[in-house]
Amino acid sequence: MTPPTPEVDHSKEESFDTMASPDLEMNGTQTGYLANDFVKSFGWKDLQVKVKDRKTKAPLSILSEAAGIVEAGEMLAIMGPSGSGKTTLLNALAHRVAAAGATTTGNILANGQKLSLQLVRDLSSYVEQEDALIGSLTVRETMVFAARLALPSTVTKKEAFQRVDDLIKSFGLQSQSDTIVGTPIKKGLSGGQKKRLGVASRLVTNPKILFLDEPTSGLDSALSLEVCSYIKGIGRRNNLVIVASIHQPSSSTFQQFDKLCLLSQGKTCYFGPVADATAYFGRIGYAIPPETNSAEFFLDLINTDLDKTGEIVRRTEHICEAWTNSPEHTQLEETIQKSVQEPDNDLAHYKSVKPSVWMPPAVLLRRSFIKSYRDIMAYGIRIAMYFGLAILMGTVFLRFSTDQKYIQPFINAIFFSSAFMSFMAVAYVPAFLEDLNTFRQERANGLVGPLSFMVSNFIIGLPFLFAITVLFSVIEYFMSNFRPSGTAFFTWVAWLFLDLVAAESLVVLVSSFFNVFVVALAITAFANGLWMCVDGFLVPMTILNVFWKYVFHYIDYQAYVFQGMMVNEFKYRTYDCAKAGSGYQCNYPSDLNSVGKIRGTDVLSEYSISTGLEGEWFGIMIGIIAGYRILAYIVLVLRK
Ligand SMILES: Nc1ncnc2c1ncn2[C@@H]1O[C@H](COP(=O)(O)OP(=O)(O)OP(=O)(O)O)[C@@H](O)[C@H]1O
Repeated sequence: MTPPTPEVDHSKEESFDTMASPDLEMNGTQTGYLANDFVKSFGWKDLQVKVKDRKTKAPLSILSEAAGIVEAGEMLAIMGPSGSGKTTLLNALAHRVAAAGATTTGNILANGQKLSLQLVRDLSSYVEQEDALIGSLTVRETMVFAARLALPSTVTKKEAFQRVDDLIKSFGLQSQSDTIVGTPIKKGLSGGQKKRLGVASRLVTNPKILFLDEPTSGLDSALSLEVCSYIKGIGRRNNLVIVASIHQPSSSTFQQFDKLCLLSQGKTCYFGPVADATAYFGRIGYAIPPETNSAEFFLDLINTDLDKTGEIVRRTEHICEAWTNSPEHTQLEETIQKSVQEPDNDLAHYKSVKPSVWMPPAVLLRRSFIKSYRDIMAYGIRIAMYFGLAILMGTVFLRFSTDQKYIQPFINAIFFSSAFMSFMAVAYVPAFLEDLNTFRQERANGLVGPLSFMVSNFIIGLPFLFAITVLFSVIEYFMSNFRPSGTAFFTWVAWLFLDLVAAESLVVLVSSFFNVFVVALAITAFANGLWMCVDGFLVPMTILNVFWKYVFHYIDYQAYVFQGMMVNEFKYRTYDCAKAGSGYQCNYPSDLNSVGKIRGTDVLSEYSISTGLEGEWFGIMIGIIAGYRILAYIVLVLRK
């Protein structure tokens, strides 16, 4: 048995100056603070993942009796044909949901001791296949934000910046330090550089164990090799445990790995050193022909998707059985057992220091702010669109007067301003989904919670929505000659601002629920179409079908904006009837008809719009906005 380990406070290890040592250099860069001296081994045994079969609904094992061990400083490749269970195993090891609706059983061990979910989060980082980088941030900003999100306040700003710069250098990104990651409109990093940045940004949190889901996906063989060798270099030098799933690596990429876990249909075909795999397969009757890529050879042996005659299925069964009965398997089990019987550093002694609770919302706010002014997809396109719309409307609804023939066009302009402005909020869907993806991954790594995300998203949107409102109103309001008064103008601005905030909150709610771009877009557009139909303009409230009236009209934010703007325009104004001989021809009945006038309030009566309720409507709008945001928050809380 190893002697009991003295209590280690890892918060103290954070000091860059004390940990840096020349033998931990890479590219002339010191990464000593990354050094892992706590996790000696990471293992698992009897790991099983079961799901309810999609078709038959019967229990189905998609990973069975998996066992393995990776020592500190080693890099493991989980390899297998498509659908063999690589992601399932990786997720199970990282204590994530292994597959939708799956139940995971078995033991996951660090230093021979069972790992809790919290400890896995504290000790590891997970780099997903799809990167969660924010396109409009530079490499350095991405790293700085990752550091600020994760590092405790015991790490000074200077130390955090030092770490960031060292990691940028270690991953060969120093000449791209001020380059943006890249947006659909503006090109930034290459695929390989993005992958390296994704890994570097997860390493800033000092993980002892690093999980990577297909780090080479989408890269050609040269870039795959480059990415893997960077990861391997940093893992070796810092004694990290690295577990990566990998799909069809080239020969040279495959050789970067120390160990191989070969899976087929959720069963283990081999687990052990990459260097021993060729000899092992030769011994069980599958000798590799000379000059063959061994990874490709192993995959072809067990790729049951290619089976036409049943031969590959039989061969795979034989390979799995041979593995279960092999001395290598027995030895693996003994090694795992030994780690359990002779545990290293006691996990109970690991103390992680968290950043303050204010840090995540502050970081998200700052990050979203940069994104919102730099990424034209977020607000730039919408600003341009609303500007164009204001010019369009101002010139179509041009220089109206108080002549009665302009009453209906005034009403149309009010409806169109509120309804169309809300409708165009769908342009926010892609930017929000990008943020949501980043949030999902940061949350899974234990960095950000739904409240921080929701609050920062809400706050950051307000100044931009206000700017859009003012820009639109300054052009449209005065070109169309709405009621000429300062109070009337600012009341109009207030209604339109609330309208845009509500429309954006609807986008946030729908996209949080349906986070697939086309679906979120379609549902938001549908919902806004529905609100448009029942807001009281297309069909006056007196004749609107009771179902639509009582189920939807009263929760329709556009209805309150329409009514508010109508009251703002018509409450204090009178309009002129047309002259007809010696009398007048008036389109709206009013007590002023005899003097050739129409009271604006009589126009409101035609639409069953009351005056004096503006304060109430204002309150309801705030309630609807709060409702959308709270529901979106609940959706995120429930959707772990
Ligand atoms: N509910 C289910 N019913 C039936 N099969 C399921 C269910 N859930 C998952 N599976 C299967 O489990 C297998 C493991 O999936 P996993 O994503 O882990 O494979 P993978 O090796 O990572 O694949 P890829 O390389 O294509 O990403 C797949 O074949 C998948 O179809």
